[in-house]
Amino acid sequence: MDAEDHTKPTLFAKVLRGEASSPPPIWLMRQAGRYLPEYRELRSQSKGFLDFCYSPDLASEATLQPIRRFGFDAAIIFSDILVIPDALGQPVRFEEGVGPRLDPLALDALDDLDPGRLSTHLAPVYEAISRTRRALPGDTSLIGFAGAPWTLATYMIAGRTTPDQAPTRRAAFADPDRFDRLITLLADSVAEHLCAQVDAGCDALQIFDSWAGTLDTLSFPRWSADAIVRIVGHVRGKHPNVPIIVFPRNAGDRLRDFVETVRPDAVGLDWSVSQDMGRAVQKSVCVQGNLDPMRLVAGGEALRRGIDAILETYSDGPFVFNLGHGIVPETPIAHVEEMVAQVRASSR
Ligand SMILES: Cc1c2[nH]c(c1CCC(=O)O)Cc1[nH]c(c(CCC(=O)O)c1C)Cc1[nH]c(c(CCC(=O)O)c1C)Cc1[nH]c(c(C)c1CCC(=O)O)C2
Repeated sequence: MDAEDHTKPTLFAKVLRGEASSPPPIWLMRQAGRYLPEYRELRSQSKGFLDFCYSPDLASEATLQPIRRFGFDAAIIFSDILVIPDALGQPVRFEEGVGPRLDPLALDALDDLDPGRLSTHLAPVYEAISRTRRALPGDTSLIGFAGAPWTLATYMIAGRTTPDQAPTRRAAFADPDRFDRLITLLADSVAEHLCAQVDAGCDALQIFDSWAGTLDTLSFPRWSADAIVRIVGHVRGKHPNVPIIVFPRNAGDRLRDFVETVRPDAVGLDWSVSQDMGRAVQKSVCVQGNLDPMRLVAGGEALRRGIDAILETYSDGPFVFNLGHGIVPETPIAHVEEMVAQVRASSR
């Protein structure tokens, strides 16, 4: 791929700023990953998953693989949200077939975390970004990302993925002052990491609050929305023109207030978001996503109908085609090709 002009806004950037486009731009959460044979081959060259993320050559190549295959409108840098705890001094391991493992953090050990290590520890991620930017076509955006403070805290406190984040909810309610300190430390670390990704060459950012839906009504504004407000404020202070997408998964009927409070450029819709809610938030921000990743696994009529319904609902306004959560490893590549063709053939 030849490097081209990176100065004109891409279709993706224009839509994130509020333009409608039909067909809409398309990319997929977790678009680099195990459903691609070329990813599995590349991944077998490194010892562990985080080593892979910290190898600029491998991370850059993994980022480019889905772009070559499908010509998506945006690439997302190959990395992980858990590089933040790893960089703060809480080491992260990925066990094959098990997922991430950390030694659980106690709230009275917050002083062990060291934000001073971020920029050195994460330098390979920034190097991967500059290499990728040089190799990408000029009309393809490069998305930088990070986990939201609440979602990062769930992994740091439980030390693993849990279904409902009970350990972290319990710890937060038991010691809200210390938990606030953790959230603030994470918000500032995430803001620093996002700004560094823009400095290295990213032209859009996404914040994943994958576990936002586990917070109750009282704690959702404080530990999801307000923490993200702090990040968005810092990032916009330094990079006012870089669009920010926020994905508060399973926020449910709190999505409207979330968007009012956070004022991102775009909001990610999980697959449970209703048409009424999605269209209501689309009046003030660009929306992205909503397709159930299992429709993409199933293919056929289930996929075609799911795509049509979403295009029908959102194509009149600013909309980015995407899934309602990450693509799963068992997804057939032929279904991704069919989806891209159907989306690109659509018009209002
Ligand atoms: C919660 C979360 C994580 N990581 C991420 C989230 C937020 C999005 C979401 O809710 O899914 C985000 C993420 N993880 C990865 C990316 C890379 C870029 C891309 O989207 O293509 C991104 C954006 C690579 C990855 N991150 C991981 C893989 C698979 C590991 C491998 O290849 O060995 C990839 C490609 C591992 C990972 N990383 C994480 C878990 C829980 C796991 C294990 C579960 C799994 O295997 O899917 C933490």
